[in-house]
Amino acid sequence: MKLGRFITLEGGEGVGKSTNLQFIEQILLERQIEVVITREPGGTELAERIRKLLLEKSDELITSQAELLLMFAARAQHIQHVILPAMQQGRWVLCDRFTDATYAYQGGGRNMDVNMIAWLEQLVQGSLRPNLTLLLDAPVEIGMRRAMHRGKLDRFETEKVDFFQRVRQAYLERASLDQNRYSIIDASLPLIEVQAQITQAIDKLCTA
Ligand SMILES: Nc1ncnc2c1ncn2[C@@H]1O[C@H](COP(=O)(O)OP(=O)(O)O)[C@@H](O)[C@H]1O
Ligand SMILES: Cc1cn([C@H]2C[C@H](O)[C@@H](COP(=O)(O)OP(=O)(O)O)O2)c(=O)[nH]c1=O
Repeated sequence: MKLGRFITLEGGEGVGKSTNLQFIEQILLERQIEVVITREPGGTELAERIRKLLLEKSDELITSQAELLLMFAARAQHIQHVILPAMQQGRWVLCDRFTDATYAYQGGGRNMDVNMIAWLEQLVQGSLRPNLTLLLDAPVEIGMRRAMHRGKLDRFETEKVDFFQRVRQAYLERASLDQNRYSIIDASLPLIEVQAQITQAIDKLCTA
């Protein structure tokens, strides 16, 4: 059985990840590709419980180290119980955020040591890396304005603009290192144009 492919969707707050998830599913289905849609942090029962711990606001300050380890704890469950089994059955996996978010939020946003993240990545993922990462990129102000309409803010969404500027920079730096894996999508454009760019990137992967 041919191994399924692994696509991740990344970007800051409000850039349109949720909006485009169903669209990508549709494109893949039209090309007769079976796809499993999932997200991080989350994707299994335990990982979703960890997600709740990470996103809810609490009186006890969550240290950056605890945050980083919880992200990878959830990821370990997700990879073993959802991502790898699906790929081994030949299905494609489309994941709303993955380890690039750790490099961007914990590495860029929280200024954590990138070597430490790389070490945990190796421990938890071995050689597993996405085949394609769609990075939806837009100026922070645009994303925040769009996200504001969603109502109650989670623990990350209450961070200051500086934090999100660092997140954006870290994403862009990573994407510039590997133009084969990353496709940077200009998410400030109207949805129809964003989706045309996404379709092009998916088609390239389908024919690769
Ligand atoms: N290209 C776009 N142009 C204008 N509005 C958009 C665009 N993409 C998404 N939106 C809107 O922005 C808001 C946030 O999008 P969402 O998909 O929830 O972002 P994310 O999941 O990345 O946080 C939603 O109201 C959505 O309809
Ligand atoms: C996967 C991952 C997410 N996160 C953060 C980014 C988001 O703020 C949050 C998950 O929320 P999510 O609902 O995916 O994001 P959005 O609000 O853009 O729809 O977790 C990290 O800090 N590190 C990670 O490794």
